[in-house]
Amino acid sequence: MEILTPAEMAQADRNADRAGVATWQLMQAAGEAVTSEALKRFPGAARIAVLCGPGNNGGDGYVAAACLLAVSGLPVEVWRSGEPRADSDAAKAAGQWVGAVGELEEFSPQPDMLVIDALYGAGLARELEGNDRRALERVRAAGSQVLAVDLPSGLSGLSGAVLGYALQADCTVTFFRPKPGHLLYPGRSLCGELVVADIGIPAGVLSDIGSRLWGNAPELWLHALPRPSALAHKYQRGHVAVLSGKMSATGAARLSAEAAARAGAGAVTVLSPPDALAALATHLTATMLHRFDTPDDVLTFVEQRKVQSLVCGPGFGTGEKQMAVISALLQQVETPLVLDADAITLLAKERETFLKARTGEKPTLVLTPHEGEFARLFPDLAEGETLSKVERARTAAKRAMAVVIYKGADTVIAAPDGRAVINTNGTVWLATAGSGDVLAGLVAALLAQGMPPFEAACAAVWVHAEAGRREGFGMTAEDLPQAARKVLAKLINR
Ligand SMILES: NC(=O)C1=CN([C@@H]2O[C@H](COP(=O)(O)OP(=O)(O)OC[C@H]3O[C@@H](n4cnc5c(N)ncnc54)[C@H](O)[C@@H]3O)[C@@H](O)[C@H]2O)[C@@H](O)CC1
Ligand SMILES: [K+]
Repeated sequence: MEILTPAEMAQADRNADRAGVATWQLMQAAGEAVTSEALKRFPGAARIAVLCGPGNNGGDGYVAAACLLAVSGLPVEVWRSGEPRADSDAAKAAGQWVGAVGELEEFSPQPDMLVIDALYGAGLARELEGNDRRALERVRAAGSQVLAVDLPSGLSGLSGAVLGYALQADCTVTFFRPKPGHLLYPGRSLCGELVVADIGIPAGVLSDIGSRLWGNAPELWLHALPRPSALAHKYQRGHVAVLSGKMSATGAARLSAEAAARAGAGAVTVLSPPDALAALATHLTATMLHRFDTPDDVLTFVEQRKVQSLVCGPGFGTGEKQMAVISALLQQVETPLVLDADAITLLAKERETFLKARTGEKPTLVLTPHEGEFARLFPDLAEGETLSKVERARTAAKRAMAVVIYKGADTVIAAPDGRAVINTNGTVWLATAGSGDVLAGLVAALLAQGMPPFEAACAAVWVHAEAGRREGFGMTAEDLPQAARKVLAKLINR
């Protein structure tokens, strides 16, 4: 599903108006959607308080208050912060509320109350403070249940950051399409359960908005998922090479290799420095093993053995020898490359040179940084508090001419052409040692089988998360490749 920034949502609103769906009509539908979710989700509420701001978010609140009074049979109170602008839709909605309107500073929330937070939504323009903030703090202290209209007030719809203060909502009802702030942390957790209500905006309004952001789902990349032909031999099904680090750190490369094999690569080779050969040989069965001493050995192997993708970084090491290998790969190899972990740390040491070289058409590169690695490679982007995670990932992707998988509980995948995806099926069980190594292997397997890099990255992240969900409590990274295989098998048979 498309994700719209607040500015794009405003455009959708204007387009709907042009298509004959008036904003007043949308406000009615929004208020009704809030009403029906309130009734459905909070049957135990003894009374309802609606907090209305001065803009259209408040307008939705006035409409909901009127509907709830008509149908809930419960006492409904309205408390306002500021008066709607004369002649606005919000003023019209306020005019239709027949009950009393209290000033927000006098509002006294109760534990048995459902509070409908309609202070600010997409129009939040500055930090929430003063009476607004104090009222919300009282709600939190009272322990009332909270339904947020569009967004918990104070939450940035663009970035998911809190401007000043925001309540933890039990449920958030937004309209038409989700916004980045609903899916990026901390916004994602503050929204509680997210409901995306259809308020009658026709999907056709999206055509000239050109949103380039989506929630990750198989519909985006299923068509590109590799399905091997019956006649393919193992090398046609993709040969993945994974570079191992020294003897004491071979586990990471093995996890990547195992994941690549389970994700359908026809052949997988671990390239090993001399001292790690023995350790690897005792552990590998179906995976092949090949020794390398110098960067040239790696280049020769890639060329002669028709390697179709490479993983470098997991457990690789961050010394000069390793730097020489990465430089050779970036400068002399056309094969799609997945750089993770130590490889990203190495790139960061030479970030100026690396980024300078990454201009124009370049061979496929996928970078998989977590928060710390991202900050090392793109320190200026990581510091910018005004940029959302999506904007940071997009800028990084453009600068590095790479698909960037910016990992975290809200992983964002971005391509140099501006396409971006927020992943939403992550699970806490994925936060385990070696999980990232598996992800790198999954990406490499899909690349080796010819899947385009952005789609491969999105698919790998989704499959990885789904595998983590499947395994759940007590899962280790060793369980992930097998679980990923099952997830992929199901997708391929769809
Ligand atoms: N775009 C659409 O298609 C629809 C929008 N609707 C509603 O309209 C909302 C957006 O309405 P608006 O653009 O009027 O914006 P809001 O109602 O979110 O807020 C705008 C008003 O709040 C003031 N304000 C902003 N931040 C403040 C702060 N921190 N402290 C004090 N005052 C602050 C502004 O000066 C302005 O008066 C959405 O969130 C949604 O609830 C719905 O009516 C349905 C359709
Ligand atoms: K709100």
